[in-house]
Order: sequence, then C-alpha cells, then structure tokens
Amino acid sequence: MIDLNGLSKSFGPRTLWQDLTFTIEAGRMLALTGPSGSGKSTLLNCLGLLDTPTTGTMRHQGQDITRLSPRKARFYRRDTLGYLFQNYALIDNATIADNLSVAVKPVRTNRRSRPTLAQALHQVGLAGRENDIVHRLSGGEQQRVALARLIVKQPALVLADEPTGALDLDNTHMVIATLRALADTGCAVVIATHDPTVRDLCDSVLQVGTTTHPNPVKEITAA
Ligand SMILES: Nc1ncnc2c1ncn2[C@@H]1O[C@H](COP(=O)(O)OP(=O)(O)OP(=O)(O)O)[C@@H](O)[C@H]1O
Repeated sequence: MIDLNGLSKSFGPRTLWQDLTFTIEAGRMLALTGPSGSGKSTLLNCLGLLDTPTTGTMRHQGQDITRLSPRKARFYRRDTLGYLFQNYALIDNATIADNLSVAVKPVRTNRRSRPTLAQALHQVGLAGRENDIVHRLSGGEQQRVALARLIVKQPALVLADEPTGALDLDNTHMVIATLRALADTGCAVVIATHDPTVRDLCDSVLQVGTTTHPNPVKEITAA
C-alpha cells in the first residue's frame, strides 16, 4: 500500500535513520522499535505528512506523497489517516459522541459501510456512554474512545505512537485486539512502541536506527 524507497531523515549533521526501503502493507500490523531518540515518532510524522524525509520517496498506491502541498497533505490526512497517541488526543470537555462525530464528519471515503457510533462504542466496551464527558473518563476508557474514533473513521492507515504507554495489560490487549480487527478489514497499522507485548502481537518489526540492513523489516513468526 505504501512503498518507502531509500528514505532517510537527518536533523543537521545527525542522521536518525537511512536507506529505509520497504512496503507497508494493507491488512498488516508493523511495529517500529528502537531506543528512545532513534526516530520512531519522526518516521510516523513523515508517514503522516507532518514532516518530510531528507531523502527518498513515499508512494501510496503508486501516488508520490513525499512532498505534497500543505493543502493536499491535509486532505490526505483527513481522508486516509487515523491516529492513536499515548495521551489519547481527545477533546476533553466534549462528549464521547461529539469526539467521534468530529472525526468522521468531513471524511470522504470509498469505504462501503462504516460502523455507527453505537456499534463502535459497543466494540470497545463503552456501549450507551455517548453522552459521557471525556475528561471524567479513566485513561483506559479515554483510549477506548480514541479506538472507537478509528472504528467509525475506518482509515486506510493508522499511525499509533506509544498507544499503550499509559495503560495496564488488559487495556493494552484491548488496544491491540481493536487494531487487529481494523487490520482485518484491510487497514494498515504502524505502531511505534517500547512494549515487547505490543511488538510481539504485530506481524513484522522495523528496528529504527542508523544501521543499514538489507531488509530492515523482520517478520514475526509464531513460536
Ligand atoms: N524538529 C526537530 N529538530 C531537531 N531535532 C529533532 C526534531 N524533531 C525531533 N528531533 C530529534 O530527533 C530525535 C528523534 O526523536 P523521536 O521523537 O523521533 O524519537 P523516538 O524514537 O520516537 O523517541 P521516544 O522513544 O523517546 O519517543 C530526538 O533526538 C529529537 O530530539
């Protein structure tokens, strides 16, 4: 779905990663791992067109998206991407329903059928909670709202930055199970993570850093 070719990123003299050449495939979950400061979030930012790689190209279904104009990049994010963050990134003083509606309203998509808000909330264990105000929810519940937002939006690509960093094991498994369900509908999922539990539940792992490997993506095979 997204082909990266010879991608590198430097800030001044410092190179974070280089020679990344691989394909992010629809229906699969890719973990980005590597030490703090290795450039995982920066790679997510490049994939989300919030930053630009120093060299190389990114193609989405054949279309070069490496250096889109700000306007086209905005449309791309609106129509193609879903985000998941450690700090949930919700509108705190709005209801759950409002948070979900905002995410889905302007999106133009060819996807045939989208789940309703009620179905999405049911899927994440928050059935009937449409009118709850977000800032009164626990951290785990807030991340469930962020997941429901992805379920109603049905993006082609999900970019997740440490989405389980503030969660207990139960909620971590809920996050991964929901992302897996999205992947099963054809969505590509990329997760920057320090968590070995999350890494091992993905289909493949990219160790982010300056070391050049002939094939940087390692497949995870069941033990
Ligand atoms: N705009 C910028 N200008 C200069 N340096 C930057 C900029 N953005 C990020 N960096 C640096 O790039 C490095 C990689 O940052 P990044 O947040 O991508 O790492 P990370 O692997 O996601 O780290 P962590 O695991 O701690 O979240 C850091 O040293 C950061 O300070």
